[in-house]
Amino acid sequence: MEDRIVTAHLMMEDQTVEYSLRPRYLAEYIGQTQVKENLKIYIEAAKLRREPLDHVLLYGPPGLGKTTLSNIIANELGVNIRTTSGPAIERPGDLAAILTNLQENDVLFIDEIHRLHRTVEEVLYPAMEDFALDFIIGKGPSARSVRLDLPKFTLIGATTRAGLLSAPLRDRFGVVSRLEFYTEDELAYIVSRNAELFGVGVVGEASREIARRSRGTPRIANRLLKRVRDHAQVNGDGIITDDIAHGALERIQVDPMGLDSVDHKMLRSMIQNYRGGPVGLDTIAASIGEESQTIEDVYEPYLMQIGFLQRTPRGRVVTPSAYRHLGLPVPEYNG
Ligand SMILES: Nc1ncnc2c1ncn2[C@@H]1O[C@H](COP(=O)(O)OP(=O)(O)OP(=O)(O)O)[C@@H](O)[C@H]1O
Repeated sequence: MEDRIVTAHLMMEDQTVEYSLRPRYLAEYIGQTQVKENLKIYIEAAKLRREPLDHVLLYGPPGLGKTTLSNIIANELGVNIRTTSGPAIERPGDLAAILTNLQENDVLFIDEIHRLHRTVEEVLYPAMEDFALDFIIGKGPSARSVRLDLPKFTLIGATTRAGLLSAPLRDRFGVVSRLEFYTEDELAYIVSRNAELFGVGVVGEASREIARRSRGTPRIANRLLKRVRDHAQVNGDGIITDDIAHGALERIQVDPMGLDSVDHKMLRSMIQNYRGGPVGLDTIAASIGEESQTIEDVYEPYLMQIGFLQRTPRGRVVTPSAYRHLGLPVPEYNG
């Protein structure tokens, strides 16, 4: 795979930096103010009552810090966190094994919870609602249902799109929070803090320049910071100056709005082949050789956030600002 900065997936290098960079307390977690304020109250209340926190669903595009926040929640509650993901739990028995091994009030974090198998999901319903597992013993007329009590726990589910969850599952979460893209100020702060943790100096406007090109996403900000740091060490004296940052970011081919080659290909293909839309998601995906889901989860949310793309009932439409950004004349019919 080509060296991509914008991707939905955690890459090896993300994992090696993760532990040192991950904030551990709510107070260190930048932005997402509303979500944080609410969680702070719910966490305190749960601790006062010595009960598990209500089940929490976190949703939003990849890399916005859902996993990070889940670890913080467990840490603030003073309990263990057990981490898994929807596709990793293959059979109901796998989930039962995880649930029976939890300790009272622990957090179970399920990433990509929308990808749980149906049969596994059904085990979760009584587990979330009554802290119990139901299973059937025997067959035919002698079959009977047996209930096994579980330790009380908090489920934290993370998903890129809450709409992909089945209604019965979604309804069982007491707290549903949407994570938003970060502002440039917030990302600049995260970049400065992480540069400090990396032991690399950032001067002038360099952290802001990195922030601006990080498409509202801390994970991307960290990736860019690492690439720029390499340039600073090889081409400079290890300090990230405005010039070093600018030069490095140009070479990485992330434009000043944070768009990469896939964003460009997608917008240009829509303009050249479909007169800027409306055009359906699958058609766009096929024309640029990407998966529809990657476009929907990773590329489209940011393009919509910055007003370059609109979703209409008839399909996606490129906006005049996107034409201007690409240096193309805005067609009259596009408004
Ligand atoms: N709100 C935040 N404040 C400070 N740093 C953050 C914040 N969110 C993320 N980070 C930083 O960004 C890094 C990358 O985030 P990471 O890739 O771990 O996101 P994530 O939690 O896996 O995202 P998601 O689960 O939403 O895909 C973290 O290790 C941390 O350094």
